[in-house]
Amino acid sequence: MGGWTIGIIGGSGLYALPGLEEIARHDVETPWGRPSDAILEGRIGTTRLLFLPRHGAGHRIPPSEINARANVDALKQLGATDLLAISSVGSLREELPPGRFVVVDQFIDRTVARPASFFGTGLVAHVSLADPTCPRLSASAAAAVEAAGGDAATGATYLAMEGPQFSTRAESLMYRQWGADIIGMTAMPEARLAREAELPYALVGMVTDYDCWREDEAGVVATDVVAQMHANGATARKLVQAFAKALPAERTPSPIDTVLDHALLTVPAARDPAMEEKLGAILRRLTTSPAT
Ligand SMILES: CSC[C@H]1O[C@H](OP(=O)(O)O)[C@H](O)[C@@H]1O
Ligand SMILES: Nc1ncnc2[nH]cnc12
Repeated sequence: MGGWTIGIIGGSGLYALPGLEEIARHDVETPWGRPSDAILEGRIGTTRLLFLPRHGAGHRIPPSEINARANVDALKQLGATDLLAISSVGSLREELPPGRFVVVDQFIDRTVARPASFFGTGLVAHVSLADPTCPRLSASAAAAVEAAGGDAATGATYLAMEGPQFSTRAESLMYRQWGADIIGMTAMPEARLAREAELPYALVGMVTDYDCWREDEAGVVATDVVAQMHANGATARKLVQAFAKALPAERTPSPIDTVLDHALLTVPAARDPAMEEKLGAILRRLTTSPAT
């Protein structure tokens, strides 16, 4: 058993973590390219944190161009044990008004233009995504929202859309019929890649708007979303503090830590060495013999 290193992936409105006692700033190169920004390493209590704003400082990178493989790989390289992602989301439910915090447990993925796996020809893997988020981390995240003075809904389904335009009314109504509760543009393929990287993943959505399914209401206006984002931001920063402080000093293993044990299909003799090298950080647990 060791300690926790929590990778915090900050979304729209969360580009820095004031209050984080900064230890280092890492400019990481990965075989998939560069992550969205430098990763800040800090500590809250006994918890080591790695903070990465997924749109880059100043919100430079649109959803479809976020290099999620580089982001997850870089956090893995720096020793992340778990990922807590934070996102601004639209609401598809009357009972989830702007200002509400929502802990996600399922996804419907409608993204179409993003590399969604670390694996490929030369090394094939199929991980389970039946339960794409980590229950332990999600429960801690919900408790942290409450500790930060927010109101957390749990068990939500997040519809990931390609964007960058917001949905049409017909799409928004259809997503409601599908059972989605909130909508955003960034959690996929991030959550898929976290699972492939054996990183337990939790996502807290901060509701900024009602999308466009309500009759007699105007569509989503990005600048209105930004105003609500700022209103949510203070609670988001407090929730990160509360989350980190509440973790026990020791991290007991999660079943997600070892999902690749049952997922790699390509037999060792048929593996492409170049692919194995590219997957260095992702496969490190399997290729490093335990210390004697
Ligand atoms: C500013 S509204 C649209 C933008 O906000 C969300 O991003 P994130 O999940 O990183 O907070 C949404 O997915 C869009 O990218
Ligand atoms: N209505 C919406 N649709 C997609 N992404 C969002 N992010 C915040 N609000 C959103």
